[in-house]
Amino acid sequence: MDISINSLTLTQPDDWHLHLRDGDILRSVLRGSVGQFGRAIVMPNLTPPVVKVEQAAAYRKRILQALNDTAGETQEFEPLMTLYLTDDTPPDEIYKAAESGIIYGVKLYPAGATTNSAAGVTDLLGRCLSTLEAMQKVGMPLLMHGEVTDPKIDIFDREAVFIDRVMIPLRDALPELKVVFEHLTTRQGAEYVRDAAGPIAATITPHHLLYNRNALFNGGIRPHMYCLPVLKREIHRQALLEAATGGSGRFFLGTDSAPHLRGMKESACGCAGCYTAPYAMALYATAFESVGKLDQLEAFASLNGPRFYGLPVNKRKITLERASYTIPDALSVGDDELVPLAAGETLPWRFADAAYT
Ligand SMILES: NC(=O)N[C@@H](CC(=O)O)C(=O)O
Ligand SMILES: [Zn+2]
Ligand SMILES: [Zn+2]
Repeated sequence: MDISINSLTLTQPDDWHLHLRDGDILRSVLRGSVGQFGRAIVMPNLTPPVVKVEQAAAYRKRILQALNDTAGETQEFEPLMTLYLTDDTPPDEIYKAAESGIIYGVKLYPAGATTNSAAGVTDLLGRCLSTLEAMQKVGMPLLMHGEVTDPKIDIFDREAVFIDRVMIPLRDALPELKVVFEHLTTRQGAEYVRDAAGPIAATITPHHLLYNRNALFNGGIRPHMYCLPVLKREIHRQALLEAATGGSGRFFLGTDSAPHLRGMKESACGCAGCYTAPYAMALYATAFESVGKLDQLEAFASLNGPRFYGLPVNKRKITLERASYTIPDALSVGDDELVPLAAGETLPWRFADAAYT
């Protein structure tokens, strides 16, 4: 990594948690990731969800077609596909996934926990044990949306309670299963991942590094700051920053970029998800610099993820420039709009690349 006052050059990063969606919106949002990121773990929570290897293969083709149509051949980008775990995913689908060469993880959405999770899992060990055993056997990572869905549990406590109710029993039963605690948001989560035995890692989003829950109510209700797991108190943001910048190989970049059209966010019942991908590296650099840890950015963004997934590090480099840059108020998508995270805010860093506008 090469850090100077005016620029920052690092191994091209990967995004280990990305929602690309499908259809027209896929074409628009893909451009925000390509160039910046070499690869991305593509989330399977489409409607209908990607539950079978054939569906993942077809979705991958649509992504590659969109890439070809929009970015052209010059931009290389590899979508790493995932399957959506259900109560009825058979172990055979895991063996198929392992043989496919295109599936890199299986995603747990506790039923009802988040966007498009209705088909998710109702009882992980009760319903999925043989499938999880197959995953452990073939080394297929389980990517977990780590929140309980019990309505009696306060929404700000759902991640911490998930550790005791789901994560620990799961990992006691299957100690060799590779697990990614996705979009970590709490001090309890950071400490658990840091200290636990066995193969575990976590992704951290730019928004959970930069904002606490006050941002949701800053002068009025702010739907574009709403995602799940919801932003937490400042002590949790501090703990996440410490985890991301502290040199542990267990924490790596996952934007959880989750675009929803403006009208779906600015609504009486707005969707959860922050659109972060197009400005992700500038956002992460801003967060790392805020604690004087820019020198840790490359490990977090470009090295730790490939090591956990057993993949090579990217060969290309990217450069961020120190140039104050104001994130646009909105980005057009056909006749509609997406409002990016931090719209209207000025960042001290910019990733200037052809596919990035
Ligand atoms: N993070 C979110 O708030 N939303 C994601 C789903 C998810 O990652 O939980 C989405 O698909 O919109
Ligand atoms: Zn999630
Ligand atoms: Zn997500």
